[in-house]
Amino acid sequence: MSSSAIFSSAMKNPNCQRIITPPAFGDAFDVRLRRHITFAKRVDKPFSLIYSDKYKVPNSVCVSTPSKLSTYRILEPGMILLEKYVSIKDQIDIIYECEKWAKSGFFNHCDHQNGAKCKVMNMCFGRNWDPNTGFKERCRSDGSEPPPIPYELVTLVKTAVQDAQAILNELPSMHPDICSVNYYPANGFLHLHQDNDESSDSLRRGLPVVSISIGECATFLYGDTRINKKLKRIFLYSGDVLIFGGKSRLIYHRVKQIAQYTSPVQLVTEFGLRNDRLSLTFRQF
Ligand SMILES: O=C(O)CCC(=O)C(=O)O
Ligand SMILES: [Fe+2]
Repeated sequence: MSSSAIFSSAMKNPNCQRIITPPAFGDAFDVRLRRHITFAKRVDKPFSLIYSDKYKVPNSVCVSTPSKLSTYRILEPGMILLEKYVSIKDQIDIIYECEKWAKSGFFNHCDHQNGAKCKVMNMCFGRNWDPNTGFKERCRSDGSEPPPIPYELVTLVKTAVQDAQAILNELPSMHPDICSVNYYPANGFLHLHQDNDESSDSLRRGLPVVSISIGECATFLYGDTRINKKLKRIFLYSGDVLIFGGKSRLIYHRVKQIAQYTSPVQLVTEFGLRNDRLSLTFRQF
């Protein structure tokens, strides 16, 4: 099933709550302060992923044109890149979803994440992340819950894993219950780290990490070593889905840099996405 079909079918499903409405601005600001007081060093004002002069709400959020699984690259055992897997329409839906939370102040400036230095803004669906406790269902300081992962994104991720399993049969299935959204400015980066804050059971079973890239192209380095010059390099373009599980579940990886002016023209000129990058990383706790 293509990712586009997922959004279309989600629209037809009356039980599907695609749009999760962030609280009104005043409430969100309070919630944000309480929620993230132990999370980030700095708490920032609401911001926008989109140039406001170009921004317009899409007429129909859930409708998208069909796309097909075009090309893929097997990178390592259990690690695969599905190139341009997510259609432009679906990327716009995802930006639109994240934009609502950004505007409601749910993103935080981080300079440390998963034990790695970084220059990104971050928010989580499904579980909160705290540097002291890792992923928790509720915020340590006030017990508040993060927003749930939108239904269509869960479906998109599970379908991407199924498509990957048809190519890499050693890849386990997974049901995402964490989605970490990173917003990288033009000079953003994420230093070398492993994704190892999930449960020991999830790590032991090698349940895959799935990341969706949107916007500017990222230079992504990875390998089974911390030695920088031994790392391999790939470029993650808008719409690409990177999956690493099984034997590659604990690979070291980093986002070295963002290449400017590489976003699809439809996202920038028609939708007004800033010249920055968004990544959504899904895991099963
Ligand atoms: O932005 C990316 O592509 C990777 C993000 C990542 O590694 C993480 O959030 O742990
Ligand atoms: Fe990571």
